[in-house]
Amino acid sequence: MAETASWRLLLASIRPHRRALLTGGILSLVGSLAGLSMPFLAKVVIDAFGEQRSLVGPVLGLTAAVLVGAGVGALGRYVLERMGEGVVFSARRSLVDRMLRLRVSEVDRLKPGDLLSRVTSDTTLLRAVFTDGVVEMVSAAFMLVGAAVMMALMDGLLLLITLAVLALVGSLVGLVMPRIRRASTQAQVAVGEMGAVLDRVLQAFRTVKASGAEDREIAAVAEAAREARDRGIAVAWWTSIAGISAWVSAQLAFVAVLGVGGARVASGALEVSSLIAFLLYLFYLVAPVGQLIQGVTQMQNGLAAVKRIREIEELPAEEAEKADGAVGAAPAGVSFEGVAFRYGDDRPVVHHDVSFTVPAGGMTALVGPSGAGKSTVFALLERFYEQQAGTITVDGRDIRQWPLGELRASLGYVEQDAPVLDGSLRENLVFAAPGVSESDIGRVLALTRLEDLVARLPDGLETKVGHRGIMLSGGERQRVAIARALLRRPRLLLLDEATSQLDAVNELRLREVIAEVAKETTVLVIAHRLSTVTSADRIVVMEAGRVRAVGTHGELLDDDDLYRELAATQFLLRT
Ligand SMILES: Nc1ncnc2c1ncn2[C@@H]1O[C@H](COP(=O)(O)OP(=O)(O)OP(=O)(O)O)[C@@H](O)[C@H]1O
Repeated sequence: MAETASWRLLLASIRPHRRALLTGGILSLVGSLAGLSMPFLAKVVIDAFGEQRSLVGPVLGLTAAVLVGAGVGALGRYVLERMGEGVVFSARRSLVDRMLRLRVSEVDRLKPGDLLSRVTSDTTLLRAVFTDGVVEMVSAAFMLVGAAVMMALMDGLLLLITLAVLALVGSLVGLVMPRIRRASTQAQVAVGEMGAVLDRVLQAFRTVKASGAEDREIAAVAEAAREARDRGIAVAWWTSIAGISAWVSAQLAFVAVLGVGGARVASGALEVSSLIAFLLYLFYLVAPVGQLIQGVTQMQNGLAAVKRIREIEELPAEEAEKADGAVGAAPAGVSFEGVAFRYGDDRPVVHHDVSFTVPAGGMTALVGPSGAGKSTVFALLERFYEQQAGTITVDGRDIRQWPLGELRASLGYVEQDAPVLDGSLRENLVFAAPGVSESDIGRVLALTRLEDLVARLPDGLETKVGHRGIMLSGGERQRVAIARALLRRPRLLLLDEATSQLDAVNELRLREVIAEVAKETTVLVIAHRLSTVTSADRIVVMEAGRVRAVGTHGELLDDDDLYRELAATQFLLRT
């Protein structure tokens, strides 16, 4: 069943290239046909020699067959290789397209390094399916049939002997192929695993070094590499078994044909030139049989790759609903009404019953102990996950009724670790809104107090910030992330404050930034700082997946025990 689906996918990927496949296939066939005529032309040369006729015509014919065969064959090969590149290109594009549209909940379960290897390495195997696979197999099969017809014309009995030997090779190869496919899949899985371990190391390079874990991580990568090697060796082993059995069979057939054919020549039933031509055809068969085996092996590799590509293509993706431009600009309010949520059926409940309302405009702080479910509120608002019960509205409208693109365009989202992407500062700023004007950038830079930074950087906005913004400080990264979100002109800014303490200057700047942004739009901030909670218009206190209290800093200090405790410890209350 799964195999049929893999085949279907494989065939679907050639459909757009069928003309190239046909052209390349026909050229290759013509090339093979020219090759096929050679033993026959050799026979004509020998006969002409024996009958002392002029050799010019037959030799010219033979030369022409060699040249045409080589030229047309090479052209066919080029057309097919080109097509193979085209297949790999489309597979990569569609895989990347699918990957970026996958639901967050699906990507949570995958390893980035493994995903990477599916795009880069598995797709490469598809090329060989068409160049060394399908076409070689078709042309080899054609040559086999052609050679068999020519042999039948020479001598039926000898052909029967040859066919019996070929049937033997066929069944041996049939036994070996599933093993090749299995080993090939395992080799690709191991390469994926290698990518996953490497990715883990590179994501936490400093921690790996600081933990003195280099040797263990090297061993883990080496283990996956060893697995890939072992599986690769298994593929090579089974391929050579198939190859050697073809070769031995050809020798057996040769001996048998020579013996029987010799006797038939002696008895006068067969001409010597026919026996020579027959033997040439027999040797001629070795190449297509080898090609056939090579082709079937490549198909096995390709099917294994298609299976891994299909695993990604079958994962649920988000509906591709783009914002249609008219997103609106007015600050939007938010409400949670009896929301219940867990990250997976086998996961503990994160939100038991979350209800709160945030009016449009101003700043609302979400506070609560670690693990209370605050960041999950943001993830649900962005529709990275879907709640199991209850209703969430933005601007009075159920978020499930919003086109996804429009919803996300209305929200500005700043993650806790404020990722800054590799590239220039400008690229980072305009990431969410590529078309913004210079004056908008200038305004947001002033608002987020980033003008000093830009003035200090050697190339200003064009300065490269390095992988994950390594050239910037934690506070700068966070303000860059806020600026990026603001340039999208969100109707609601979701800001997950960094838990690590910023220095006094950065903290002051952040407070000023939030206060100014809150004048323009609604700000919902997960607060870890006293300065943030005291300046909030209202505070929602969460505990263990429920909203426990709502009020201002003063009210909550008076009325809520947990808040008082949080204020005294988490916010480092200095009173
Ligand atoms: N992607 C995820 N998959 C599975 N479980 C998750 C995921 N993200 C969070 N959780 C779990 O959900 C619970 C709530 O997490 P959440 O991040 O919402 O808490 P929080 O209140 O924001 O905590 P903190 O202040 O420490 O960031 C935690 O127990 C966490 O382990």
